[in-house]
Amino acid sequence: MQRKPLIKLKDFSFSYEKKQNPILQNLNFSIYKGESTLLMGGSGSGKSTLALCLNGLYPEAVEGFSSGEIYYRERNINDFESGELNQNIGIVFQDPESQFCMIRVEDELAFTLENLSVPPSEMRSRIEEVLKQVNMSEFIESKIHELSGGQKQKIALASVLLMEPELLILDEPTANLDPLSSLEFIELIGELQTKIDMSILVIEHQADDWLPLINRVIVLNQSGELLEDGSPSEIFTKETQRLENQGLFLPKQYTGAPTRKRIPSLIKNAQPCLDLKDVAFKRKNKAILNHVSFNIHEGEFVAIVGQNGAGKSTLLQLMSRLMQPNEGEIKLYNTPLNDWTEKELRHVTGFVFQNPEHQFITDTVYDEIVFGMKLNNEPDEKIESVASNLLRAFHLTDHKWSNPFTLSGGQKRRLSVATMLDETPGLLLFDEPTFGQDAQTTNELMKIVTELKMKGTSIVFVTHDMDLVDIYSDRVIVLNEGSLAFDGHPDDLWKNDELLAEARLRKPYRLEKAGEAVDLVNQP
Ligand SMILES: Nc1ncnc2c1ncn2[C@@H]1O[C@H](COP(=O)(O)OP(=O)(O)OP(=O)(O)O)[C@@H](O)[C@H]1O
Ligand SMILES: Nc1ncnc2c1ncn2[C@@H]1O[C@H](COP(=O)(O)OP(=O)(O)OP(=O)(O)O)[C@@H](O)[C@H]1O
Repeated sequence: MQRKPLIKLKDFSFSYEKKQNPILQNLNFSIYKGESTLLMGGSGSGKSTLALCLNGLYPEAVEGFSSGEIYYRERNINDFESGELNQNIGIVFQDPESQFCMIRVEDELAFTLENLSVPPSEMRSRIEEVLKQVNMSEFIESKIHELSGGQKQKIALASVLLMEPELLILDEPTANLDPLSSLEFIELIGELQTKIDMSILVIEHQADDWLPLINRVIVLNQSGELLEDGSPSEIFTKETQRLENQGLFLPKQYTGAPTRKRIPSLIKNAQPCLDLKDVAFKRKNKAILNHVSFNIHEGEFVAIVGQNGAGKSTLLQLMSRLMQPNEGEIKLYNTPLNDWTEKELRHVTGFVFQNPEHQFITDTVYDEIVFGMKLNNEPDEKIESVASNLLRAFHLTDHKWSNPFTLSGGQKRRLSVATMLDETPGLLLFDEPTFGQDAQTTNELMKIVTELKMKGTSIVFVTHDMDLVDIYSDRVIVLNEGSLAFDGHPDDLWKNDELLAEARLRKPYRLEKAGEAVDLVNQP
């Protein structure tokens, strides 16, 4: 007997504007019950757009244009009542903030249960159970906007888990999770699949941890066409060149660990650029940072790592003077941070926010990039040449006149980094700058960062990607529950199993898989 598909796409195309080339072109494929599909494609290839078309939110929500059909259980998705499809096809958006309707965690989850007609008497226990699953029990009363990035992502996941959908679409669901939470989440999805017979479609650039669950891989090319469709072993062994041409990450299981490119440190005789002494910060009487002290030298690349909610983003905001510590002092080039004029401070430092959207202030990509230069009355010629170089380097030239809010997740992230590089700053503070990037754009971004470091810029890099820490950082700082738990060379951190477990970190791939430390010679 022929299997009936859960989802079927027939000659499906989609564009955001009538005259535009389609973002998705002529897609024909089906998804069957029990399948766990990995959807891959370079940044901007249309993966998130496809996810939002599959659950019927698009084209209506963006007034886009589609042709061809999508069927859910042989019924055209246009024939579903609003909200009806959502209960069968759950989606966790790339940006969890766009998903919430309520202010408090409990109300948000109760809202989901209300839509599923769960009786009020059962709600509290269901909510407590799901929060336990995502390790967020203590935040049941919290306001969502007061959570850290990773904590928000866990609440978005909890909300969808409550729905127990037939197909769960996950758009880079672990991008903001700390390394152990990310693994635990994938395990949880695996358990849920056995329990409720749920199919999944995962969009993820770095797919290693998902491989045990995945039995099919679909790849889109840059024109939004279907490039590959097959089993992981077929796609990742036979089609590797085609994937690499699209700039994609191949799972490390197939390629081996990435090469270490640590650039020799230039910091031997350098000055401290930033100096933190006994910095403490509280919110509503809750200590978020406890007497943190360290310094950063000119030309040094320092990674800051730690579990969700450890205080990493808070620390960066204090370092960029977006917030003030309650105690302690921060000096930039030996001058207290508070003595710098706003103009000078923004001239010598750059800050890339965790959520790129919080950073955008103009209506076009171009204006966003030239904003700082115009403010500084730079000559037009310089503005034009710097802007066109940055647009090219960050693959945004085709989007020069796009509204920043309509970019793909990866494009938004690249724009937020590009806007900080119109000058060569003395200090760059990055909050997870590489999340959502494909292999090509990650490598290019890291090349730019490395070149800045070679020119003497100090780089502070908050990340959950232990391979990046291993490959690029001179030093790593571990924050654990607001305290500095480690400050030293990454190789010494990788030897400290106890601390890694306590701070919910993992070793880089080369050590996690090899099981033992290899002393690599630093490569120039
Ligand atoms: N506006 C706020 N009001 C109250 N508490 C907050 C606020 N913003 C953050 N917090 C709390 O401060 C703590 C540290 O948050 P922070 O965003 O610095 O963590 P993080 O280490 O960057 O986490 P992540 O890896 O999840 O991004 C968290 O427990 C968070 O809930
Ligand atoms: N609301 C919108 N209006 C106009 N264009 C859009 C809109 N949303 C996305 N786009 C464009 O559609 C293309 C595909 O975007 P999409 O977010 O689907 O890509 P993606 O493959 O998920 O990328 P990433 O890996 O960077 O998240 C991009 O070029 C993007 O600029």
